[in-house]
Amino acid sequence: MTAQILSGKAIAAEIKAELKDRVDALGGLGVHPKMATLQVGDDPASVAYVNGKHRDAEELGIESVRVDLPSGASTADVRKAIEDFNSARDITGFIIQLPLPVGHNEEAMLELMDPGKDADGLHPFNLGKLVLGVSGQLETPLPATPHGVVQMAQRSGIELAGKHVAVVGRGLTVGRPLGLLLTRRGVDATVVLAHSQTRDLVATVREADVVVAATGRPGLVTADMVKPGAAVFDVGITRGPVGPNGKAKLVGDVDPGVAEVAGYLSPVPGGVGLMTRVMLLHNIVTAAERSTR
Ligand SMILES: Nc1nc(=O)c2c([nH]1)NC[C@@H]1CN(c3ccc(C(=O)N[C@@H](CCC(=O)O)C(=O)O)cc3)C=[N+]21
Repeated sequence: MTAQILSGKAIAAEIKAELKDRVDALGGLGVHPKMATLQVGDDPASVAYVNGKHRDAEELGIESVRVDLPSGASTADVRKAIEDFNSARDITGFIIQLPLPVGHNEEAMLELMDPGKDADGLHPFNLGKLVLGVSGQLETPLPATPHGVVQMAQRSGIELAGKHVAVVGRGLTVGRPLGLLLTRRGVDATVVLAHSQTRDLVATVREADVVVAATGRPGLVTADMVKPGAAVFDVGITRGPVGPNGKAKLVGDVDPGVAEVAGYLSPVPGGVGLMTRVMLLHNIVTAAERSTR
């Protein structure tokens, strides 16, 4: 058996088309959503992702601005940039690209954001709403990567309700919020949130109908850990050494051998990363729509 490869590109394109219609409708009301990004330092991976976010925004006719601070920027500089975004009337939503260089308190910086402009869904208020919101429509932005994984599954016809999902990784941006999202009413998955201290990771993951790997450890999930036919979402993205073409190879958390066992597999690149970007734009468009009500 060889896994069906899930195309992040195709699914993101489908969502972009829907968002484009919503942006056009907003334009008819004289509302023009605008995205902003804050990046501190010049980590090449961050530069590549932030560039991608601006390209996507442009494609949808969403204006965007970027503030890039040098790696030596002080906490006061970062705070000032966030406060400027908060008070700018024309900015609908923004992201603080993570990780911030060492020395900055990420949690404190995320907390400075206006939660209504949080395009990543990572402000403690919005995470709190996710904890509280077991059912019904959430009026707050969802964390972009977890939302992207759920959309990718749903739009690929991968059933989640009643299924056993193993989320490997307990990080703030993916694992922890994904566990909450997957167990909401309407999604209805049963979740095991595994991590580096999980005793028998092989047996734990092998029970799962759906596996989400979000550890940043290349090749951590191997074929022997995957139940035949399971759907495997690879959220890991690690840059390998720069190759002869001058580009770094991107590697996921999932070993290529998994393709021989899994029923579905999201690739790296071309998988969840593209979903993250589009769900961030979803949060911006939704915030702009909210401002019209
Ligand atoms: N505040 C914040 N929000 C984030 O959403 C956030 C973050 N910080 N820090 C880092 C991670 C990582 N992340 C990715 C986004 C796009 C791709 C992506 O577009 N990947 C392409 C390839 C891009 C490339 O070539 O580098 C793909 O997988 O096909 C990957 C990873 C967002 N993150």
